[in-house]
Amino acid sequence: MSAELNQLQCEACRAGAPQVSDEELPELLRQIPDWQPIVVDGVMQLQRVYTFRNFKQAWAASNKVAELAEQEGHHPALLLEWGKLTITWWTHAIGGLHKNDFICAAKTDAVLSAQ
Ligand SMILES: C[C@H](O)[C@H](O)[C@H]1CNC2=NC(N)=NC(=O)C2=N1
Repeated sequence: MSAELNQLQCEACRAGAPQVSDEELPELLRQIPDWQPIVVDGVMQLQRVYTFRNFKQAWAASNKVAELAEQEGHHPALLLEWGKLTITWWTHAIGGLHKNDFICAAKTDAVLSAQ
């Protein structure tokens, strides 16, 4: 079996890097079952909504995800609201999903489930 996604490191992303193929997609999604594949303006993305008891907890979670993003050199969209953090991963450089997005989704779950 391949390594767990949250044990992998993101690769440097650049234009021309491979998008996740239709064949790879189901197995990768299986490993991050709480994330939804969505399509925005023709770009496939991974999204999860986390809920919290108040704004401050959602804010603290957004800071943890921001730290993760800086460690990995890969950055999500974060929508911070009262009691709610919406996290969306995709790879800007290729206008779609790279394996990095799945790695970061798995690492997001690891970081936020530890709180
Ligand atoms: C130079 C730098 O590594 C790139 O611009 C990175 C930064 N973070 C990134 N994050 C995401 N999500 N997609 C990218 O294409 C991307 N590119």
